[in-house]
Amino acid sequence: MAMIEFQDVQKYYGSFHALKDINLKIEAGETVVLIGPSGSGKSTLIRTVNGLERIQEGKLIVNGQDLADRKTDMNRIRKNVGMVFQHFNLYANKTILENIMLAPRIVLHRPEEENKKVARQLLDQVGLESQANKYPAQLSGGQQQRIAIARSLAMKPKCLLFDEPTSALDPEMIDDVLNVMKDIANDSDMTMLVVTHEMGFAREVANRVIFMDDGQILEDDSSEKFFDGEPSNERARQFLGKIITH
Ligand SMILES: Nc1ncnc2c1ncn2[C@@H]1O[C@H](COP(=O)(O)OP(=O)(O)OP(=O)(O)O)[C@@H](O)[C@H]1O
Repeated sequence: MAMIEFQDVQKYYGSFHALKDINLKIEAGETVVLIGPSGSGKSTLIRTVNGLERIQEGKLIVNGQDLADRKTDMNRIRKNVGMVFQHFNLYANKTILENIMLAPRIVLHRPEEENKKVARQLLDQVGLESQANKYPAQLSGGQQQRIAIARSLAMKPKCLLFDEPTSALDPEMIDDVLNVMKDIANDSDMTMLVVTHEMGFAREVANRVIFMDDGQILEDDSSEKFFDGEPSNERARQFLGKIITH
């Protein structure tokens, strides 16, 4: 069974039709990059996958559960589907180690020693083991984002959503974050859905590239076809042309 499956999904904000006839299947372990112009619905789509936004029509199956069904347990979905935001969203008054340990302690009741061990391993994985006792404000944006990724990983999710994770960062910090994401994509069986403007990452790491415009999916290709061949859709070709010449 697919990890994520949209079937004829419609999403409205009031009378505004934000997601139109979305049909999309993402298999476990895939890394999928979502691109498109501002306002095309990328954030909306990704936020429906962990229930931050609700859909009005169609079916959305995530890890075997239908999110359109009001009876679906959203806490179970969020245990299995982590999210990394543009603005990190770390707890400012907690240390880095505490930021990582908090959700596993409260939600998973992970024993304290094991929780600490997992958190330290994750800090090591993102290259920030020496920062454990600092507070978020003492770290750079790129470091904070790597902590946010470690915090998501601590819940051992099956799927990770990234909503423009490098857009708020200074250019010199972007690669450190992308490298952490690349390692997760290559070294684990994580399913990843990533909204990003980083075309180098999409080309190198994604299995598939999806182009959205005006609330619709207009192109869904392997990254080889998208970048080395040519997207079939005219607007996708134009978008790619613009983004690559910039
Ligand atoms: N809470 C909301 N209420 C009403 N309209 C919304 C809401 N959130 C988003 N929209 C509208 O839905 C459309 C899609 O927004 P969304 O943020 O999903 O686009 P996006 O492709 O992620 O854009 P960006 O790249 O600028 O983040 C936009 O027209 C936006 O104004």
